[in-house]
Amino acid sequence: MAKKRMGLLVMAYGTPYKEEDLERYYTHIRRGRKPSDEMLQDLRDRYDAIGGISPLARITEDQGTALQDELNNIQDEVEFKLYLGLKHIEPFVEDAVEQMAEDGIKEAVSIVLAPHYSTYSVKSYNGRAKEEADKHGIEIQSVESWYDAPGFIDYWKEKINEEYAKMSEDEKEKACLIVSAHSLPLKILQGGDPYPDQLKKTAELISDATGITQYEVGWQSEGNTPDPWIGPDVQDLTRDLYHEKGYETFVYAPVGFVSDHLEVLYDNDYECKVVCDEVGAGYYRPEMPNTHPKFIHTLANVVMQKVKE
Ligand SMILES: CC1=C(CCC(=O)O)c2cc3nc(cc4[nH]c(cc5[nH]c(cc1n2)c(C)c5CCC(=O)O)c(CCC(=O)O)c4C)C(CCC(=O)O)=C3C
Ligand SMILES: [Fe+2]
Repeated sequence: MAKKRMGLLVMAYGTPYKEEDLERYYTHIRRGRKPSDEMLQDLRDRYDAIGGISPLARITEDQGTALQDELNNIQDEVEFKLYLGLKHIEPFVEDAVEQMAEDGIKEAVSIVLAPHYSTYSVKSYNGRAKEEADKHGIEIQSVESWYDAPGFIDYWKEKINEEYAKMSEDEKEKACLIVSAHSLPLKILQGGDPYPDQLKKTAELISDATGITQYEVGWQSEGNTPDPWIGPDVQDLTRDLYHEKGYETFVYAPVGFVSDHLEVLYDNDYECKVVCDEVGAGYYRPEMPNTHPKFIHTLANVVMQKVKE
């Protein structure tokens, strides 16, 4: 029997490919408003601090390819073909869907490489995909979230345990696990956005799986805008926990992200580390999922569940 052909639309944030892309990328993030020279320089400095450009472009591609291959390995009814669609740089989500149409794809499944659903993030990726798919008569089923997928929790359990295994008993006793995601403007909460509850749930599941009871939920990487953002920010939280609860070791699990990129390599590994150094606390940060087989296998299961619905 011939296999059914399906498009696999993998969506992610996107990153500049080279330095010259920085301004148009930042302008796109700001919905068409050019950043000031000072804002642009500040962003350039952060990319420079992690080596010039982000490894994210390569990692996103590798994740997409690995997911396509895993999906084609674990079942033989459907032949999945990968289309990468990015939020803020080409190939944009719309480009990917248009390419599917050109290739004669009629049915597709989509997943965003971010675990938690928010009206500000996943909803906008899925909305853009659907709008373009409708123009071409493509039927698209979209995964909305996978923050509680057992394999995802198990991945973090394994990596967090690896960090705790490096500590002395004394260090472990005074350690706090900080589970975080990207902050969003506080106003999203007025519409009952599920994002904060989903992060809290991921943290609870990780706590249950690891048996780590000393943990806190935090928010990171808030944007450079005048609005208030969801808190507590991970840096402030670190200082408060050190002074008020006496923790002396911090383990950062940025579970709202899935790759080594600016938000982790700079906001955690540099900014949070600065605070830890300042107060004299230990800094640990488990490895990000990237293309870890357990992680890719989990995403494949999530996609298959959606296809079977
Ligand atoms: C929810 C969310 C995720 C997670 C979900 C998802 O993945 O979708 C995410 C991920 C990412 N965000 C990224 C990069 C940036 N995000 C920015 C700014 C912003 N992000 C926001 C939200 C999110 N962002 C928001 C509300 C703004 C403010 C916009 C404004 O100004 O109104 C800015 C501008 C400068 C600054 O504010 O720092 C940059 C450079 C990179 C790529 C890193 C790399 O290149 O390695 C990644 C994975
Ligand atoms: Fe962002």
